[in-house]
Amino acid sequence: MNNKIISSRNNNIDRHTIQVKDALQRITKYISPLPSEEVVLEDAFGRYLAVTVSADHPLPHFRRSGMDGFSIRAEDIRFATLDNPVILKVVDTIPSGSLPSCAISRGQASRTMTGAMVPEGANAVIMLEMTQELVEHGEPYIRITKSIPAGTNISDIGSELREGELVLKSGQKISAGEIALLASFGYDRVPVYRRPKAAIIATGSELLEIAEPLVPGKIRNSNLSMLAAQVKQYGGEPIALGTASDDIEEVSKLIDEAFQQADIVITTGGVSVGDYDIVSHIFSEWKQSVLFNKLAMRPGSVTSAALKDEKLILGLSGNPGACFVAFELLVRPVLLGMQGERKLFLPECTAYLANDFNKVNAYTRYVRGVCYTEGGKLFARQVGADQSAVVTSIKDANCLIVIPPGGQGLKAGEPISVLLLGGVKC
Ligand SMILES: Nc1nc2c(c(=O)[nH]1)N[C@H]1C(S)=C(S)[C@@H](COP(=O)(O)OP(=O)(O)OC[C@H]3O[C@@H](n4cnc5c(N)ncnc54)[C@H](O)[C@@H]3O)O[C@H]1N2
Ligand code: MOO
Ligand SMILES: [Mg+2]
Repeated sequence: MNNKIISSRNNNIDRHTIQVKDALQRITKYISPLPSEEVVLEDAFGRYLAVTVSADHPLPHFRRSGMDGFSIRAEDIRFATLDNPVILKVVDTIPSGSLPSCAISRGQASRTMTGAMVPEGANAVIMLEMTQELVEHGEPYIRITKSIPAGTNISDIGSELREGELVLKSGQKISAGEIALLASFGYDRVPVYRRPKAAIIATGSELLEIAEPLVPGKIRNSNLSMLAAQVKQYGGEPIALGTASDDIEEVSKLIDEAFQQADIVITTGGVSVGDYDIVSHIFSEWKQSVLFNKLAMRPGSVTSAALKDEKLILGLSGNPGACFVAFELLVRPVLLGMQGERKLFLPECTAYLANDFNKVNAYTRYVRGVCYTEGGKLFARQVGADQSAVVTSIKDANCLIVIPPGGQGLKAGEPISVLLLGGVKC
């Protein structure tokens, strides 16, 4: 291993601090959806639709009964009461999936099952339970003692969607509801955006492989697997290129390999000012293509980004907390944008602080927190220790509490902005 001391060069690197929103603006300029591919409907779950779907037929496409009952003409039973029952002749039975064999006319009813086509002439379906069945001279009749308005229990043609109406927009994430619509409109195969391939490189001479026994001074590489999980969570395909020691040549070679295989490259570690923080050094060599190398945020202030061969590379901190947070804020939007998603940023809402924040910072803090409801209000409290190096609190966080810079700190009960993690919605 060749750990050259590069401190003088690293300390000389010109770092210009920018705000997170500016960093996002710089990054998002370079995000565009990847080409699409076709998958079978079952595999479309969690993917992003690559076409806009319009209704090529009305939904429903025939007048459907919403109940097991009798198709009738509402005007025939308009004056039906207990004292003045109306008798209708049953002229047909219509199971769902079958067609009515005749229209109905005045004084007639057709036995119609849920989902079956309502015959011509009928304008309402009265539930079985609201009728009494009779047989007179071998012929079936029903007795009705209550009126129902026209339209009752009938789903009209196009009542959900008219022909030509928008069903789903391109870029829509496909969940159960979208699957149901795609199936309804005959999509057994679905065009979806290709999953972004994200190469991940962990740097650090102190890193052990997960299966290796602990030795003094070394730690297991947890960021590589954590980042791979985050990539998967947002629809990407992780390519874990492994662990490199703090060696410029070794890491540069891995980065080149990463660009050949992936749509985006993520590194972790070595982006600060330390003697062996060689990723900062590698970024500094790229000069113009560097989008930023310092952010006004904690954790993750050292996060860097560059554009190489029209692909983005993000250099995340080695500290697990900082690495996790910077991914959620800066890498997640890239992965989503590459899949055609329009809402790139973490959903934001307002919650009441559940604990004081006395530690004021010059940078915006993104504190790992838990959002919960109590008495119909949304609260957010810090989870565990929030330092960049802390790994244990990541698993408990379902939000990032945004603490603005400066001021006198914040008191419990104050409204505060929170960014929701892991698909939490409010
Ligand atoms: N003099 C200064 N020192 C530091 C500054 C600073 O501004 N001036 N910034 C601090 C901040 S803030 C952060 S964050 C870290 C960033 O460090 P690096 O991105 O250079 O990361 P490393 O030095 O490689 O590692 C930091 C820390 O994280 C552990 N680590 C690294 N990789 C992994 C991994 N794959 N899995 C688990 N843990 C990992 C590593 O052992 C270190 O403990 O710099 C501060 N220093
Ligand atoms: O830059 Mo560090 O990530 O604030 O802790
Ligand atoms: Mg370092």
